[in-house]
Amino acid sequence: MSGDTRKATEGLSHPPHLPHLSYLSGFGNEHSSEAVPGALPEGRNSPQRAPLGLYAEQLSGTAFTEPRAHNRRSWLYRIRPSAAHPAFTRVDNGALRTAPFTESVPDPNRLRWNPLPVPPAGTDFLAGLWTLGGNGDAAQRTGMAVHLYHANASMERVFGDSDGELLIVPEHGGLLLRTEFGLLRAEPGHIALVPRGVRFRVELLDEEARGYVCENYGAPFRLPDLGPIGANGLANARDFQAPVAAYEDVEGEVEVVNKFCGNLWSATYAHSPLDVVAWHGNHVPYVYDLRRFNVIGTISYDHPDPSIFTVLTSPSDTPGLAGIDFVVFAPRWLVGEDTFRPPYFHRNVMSEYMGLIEGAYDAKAEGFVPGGGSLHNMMSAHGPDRETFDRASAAELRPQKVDDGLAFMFETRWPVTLTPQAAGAEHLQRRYDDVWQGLERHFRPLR
Ligand SMILES: O=C(O)Cc1cc(O)ccc1O
Ligand SMILES: [Fe+2]
Repeated sequence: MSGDTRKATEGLSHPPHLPHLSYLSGFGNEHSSEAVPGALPEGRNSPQRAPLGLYAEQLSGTAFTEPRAHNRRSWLYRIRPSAAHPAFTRVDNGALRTAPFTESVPDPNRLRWNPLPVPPAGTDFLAGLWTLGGNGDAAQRTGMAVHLYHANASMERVFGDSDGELLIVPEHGGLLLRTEFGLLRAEPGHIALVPRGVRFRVELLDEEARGYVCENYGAPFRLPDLGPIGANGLANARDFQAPVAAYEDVEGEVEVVNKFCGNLWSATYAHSPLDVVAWHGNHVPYVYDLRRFNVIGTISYDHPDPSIFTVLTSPSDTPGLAGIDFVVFAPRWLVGEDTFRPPYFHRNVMSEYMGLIEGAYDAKAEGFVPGGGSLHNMMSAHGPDRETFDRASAAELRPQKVDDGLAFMFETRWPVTLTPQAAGAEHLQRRYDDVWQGLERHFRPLR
């Protein structure tokens, strides 16, 4: 970027001198924010002349006609309209891949990976994205991709994903997201969501950053219904934080990269596209601290299904059947009586990709490590490893706090097909099946 002519608007100084960021609280709200008083028009979205000489522009995340309860759009008041840009040309996709995933055969085996290898110096968040696999078809707006990232440089360029929204799950190193809507900070243990089409730049708050990304081609993530749980609980709406407006007034070359139907396209703008001075709407980026999750579980017996841990869900066209559920295994008490307390043995029609943000996971004694991940595809048999089974079957069932880890799951209705780079990865664990070896027969028929 040539010359730093950024305005000293809120929160724009560079890390590590990051000031406290202000946020707007709530999920799916009609938020509004202006970095300069008077920048938001009153009483209409598109006045003949928008205030302060700004351009008015609508960003639609759902079809104009979707039901009001699910409709997502925002109005942006910006220095230049997004339309003022030169042609995009194809650039290298790096290790980023997109559905449909057809290059390898869907694999029914239980699979587990160690963390990604260290990337070369100068790898930014976008270059650091490495696709594990996914399902559906980005151009059909169904399905998802699982990516991991490992970056060691802040982005200079700006990125926007036309193919879907990005649910970012940092595992190591904090991120500062400079978005069209303002600034968001996401540390390990937080999630950040960038809606489809929203431009942003990721800056590193630490030397390196590592984590996971669920790219959701389908319906935007929303909070799950609570049914008999009642009006509160799980992820509470007020804990989701959207940015306040903050803009860059940058004249000079800025590279903007767009992911469109699986390919990266680049254009050199003559200004920063993060030039939104004010906005209102509900198609907005946000962060959420997973430790705020209100964990609900059994206070009698049996291990409840992990749907009780759903943070966000992307519904499919069949009621109750999610395209993707994002599930978190947050610190909680286990008090179930006469209960095998860790996750049970199971085979699931849904496919489960799991990652670990910190510590350990209660179904696996070892081998499932922070930054690594596991895939248990549709109907593949899995559950506690032998060590966990033996321990939990013999444990004295006193109340026990599980607070030594933070794991999550992207659970999807369609099998996950791997990219060749994931299927053949050096960091794929070759002997994962062994964790279920030695589960002895204990059957003793009564005679
Ligand atoms: O396989 C896993 O570890 C995820 C999981 C957790 C749980 O508590 C119950 C079912 C399930 O698939
Ligand atoms: Fe499972």
